[in-house]
Amino acid sequence: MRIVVAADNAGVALKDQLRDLLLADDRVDEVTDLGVADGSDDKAYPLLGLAAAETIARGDADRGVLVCGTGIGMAISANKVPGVRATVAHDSYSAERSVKSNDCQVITFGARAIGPELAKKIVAEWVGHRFDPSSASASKVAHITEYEQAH
Ligand SMILES: O=C[C@H](O)[C@H](O)COP(=O)(O)O
Repeated sequence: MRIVVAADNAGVALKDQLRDLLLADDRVDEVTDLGVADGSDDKAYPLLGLAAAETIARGDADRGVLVCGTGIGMAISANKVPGVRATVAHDSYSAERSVKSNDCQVITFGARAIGPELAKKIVAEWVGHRFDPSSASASKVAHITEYEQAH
């Protein structure tokens, strides 16, 4: 699994912790960090979220972990990239269903809304979840893809 990570300056400290967790995870083959590098970089969250989602859309990463103040702006931004599905998920069940129900490639966190230990636990679980294309959820997700392709 290749994972792209990114955060704005509100999320950089949590992003760095999640990146380091992923780098130490044997299930993860590659981690690409798109920044920001530190809190002095005030690049706006959509620029980072869109760049991360485009990395996935062009096939250079399988999944993304994005962090901003709430996780909301990163999710909205990533969802603008065709083929990418993203959501904020601050609980274990939602994170699991984001993969198994919605085939989301991207999970987002709000560093101002969740503690680092809970975010790390959710990410560690999330890496282990897989979407089943033969499940009943697949035809539901297909409606989203069909809409994207028609518009
Ligand atoms: O969703 C947006 C993020 O929370 C961002 O980190 C902060 O955005 P703001 O400065 O517009 O509140």
